[in-house]
Amino acid sequence: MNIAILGGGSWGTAVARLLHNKGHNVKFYIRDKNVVEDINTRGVNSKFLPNIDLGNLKATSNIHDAVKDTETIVLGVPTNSVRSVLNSIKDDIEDQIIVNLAKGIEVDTLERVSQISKEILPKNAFISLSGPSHAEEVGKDIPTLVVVSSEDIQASKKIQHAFSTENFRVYTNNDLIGVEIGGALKNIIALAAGMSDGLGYGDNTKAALMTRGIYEMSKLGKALGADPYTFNGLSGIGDLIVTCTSMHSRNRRAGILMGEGLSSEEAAEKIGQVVEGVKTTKSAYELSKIHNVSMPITHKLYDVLYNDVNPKEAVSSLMKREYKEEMEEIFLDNINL
Ligand SMILES: NC(=O)C1=CN([C@@H]2O[C@H](COP(=O)(O)OP(=O)(O)OC[C@H]3O[C@@H](n4cnc5c(N)ncnc54)[C@H](O)[C@@H]3O)[C@@H](O)[C@H]2O)C=CC1
Ligand SMILES: O=C(CO)COP(=O)(O)O
Repeated sequence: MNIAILGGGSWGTAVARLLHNKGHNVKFYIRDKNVVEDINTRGVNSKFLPNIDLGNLKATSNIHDAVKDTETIVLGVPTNSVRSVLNSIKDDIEDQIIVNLAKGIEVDTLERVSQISKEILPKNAFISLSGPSHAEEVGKDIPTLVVVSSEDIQASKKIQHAFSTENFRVYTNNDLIGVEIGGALKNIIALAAGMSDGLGYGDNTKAALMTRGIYEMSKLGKALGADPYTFNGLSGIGDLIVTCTSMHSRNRRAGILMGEGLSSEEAAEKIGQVVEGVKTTKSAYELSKIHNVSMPITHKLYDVLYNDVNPKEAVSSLMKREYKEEMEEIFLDNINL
């Protein structure tokens, strides 16, 4: 298959390597010319995915050349760059399948990436690829499971077959909203879990954040039209576990730095890569208000990120909330098990 990958950060690079090694004809667009040169002359992306041999994979800084004569276009840029990237290639597009790797909700519009794609490229099939998949491990061919989701089931199956390898197993799931929301919202909880680690709290606290976090994620997902059961899967609890516990996670690491006293700007600067949870916290906060969904962890994290509330105070005020039943009846009544 002729496949364009747009975006040469850690995840775009790991997926480009995977597809290239599988034998696809990969055209790899990277905006930063130094990264292009690094890959083309030294076979490595030292800035974003160091110590991973990329073999004879080649990159280009010309986005129009990259998308020409392809059947599939993979978006490897952050959520809030997807719109400008799609607009820049709109006139080059034919009937390619769009596969999105980004996990977030656009902060200015509160849209999922599938909605952005539908606005700009209404005729192209859109796939979301999500699940527990740190680039650093996929780059080493460590066994990994992900899920692809689309309104176009045939397109999902095509991508499942095209992307699967003996170490990268791809499932399909027809709940596009659930898969996108799971991938986006787990970054919020990972930031909070990292903050808890940075504050010196323990495993109990993190398990609590993860458990109450997946509940919050499922509730907003359901309000947006997702099947709550999707949050039990790879793009829900699976991705939440890996992101809250792994030192590969940019969101968790940023949270640790904030728990240790850095501002979100200082933490993001130190990470040097996109920390999607920062903007997605704002998006989810707004969506929860529109849909009247109680999301206490998200709201407290929003206060830490945008209202200068101290992380320790945020945890303390979560602990002092009014006493409650574990599950809201309205959620249990409608869950589709
Ligand atoms: N890193 C990982 O292990 C995984 C990341 N993701 C998701 O993939 C997306 C990308 O993440 P990373 O690769 O980690 O980010 P990154 O920060 O390593 O790389 C982002 C890349 O996009 C480029 N970029 C940004 N705006 C651009 C634009 N307008 N035009 C062209 N290039 C642009 C940057 O220059 C950079 O090369 C995020 O949404 C993340 O949540 C999903 C699964 C795993
Ligand atoms: O989504 C990811 C792993 O599945 C990557 O998470 P981070 O962006 O926090 O590194």
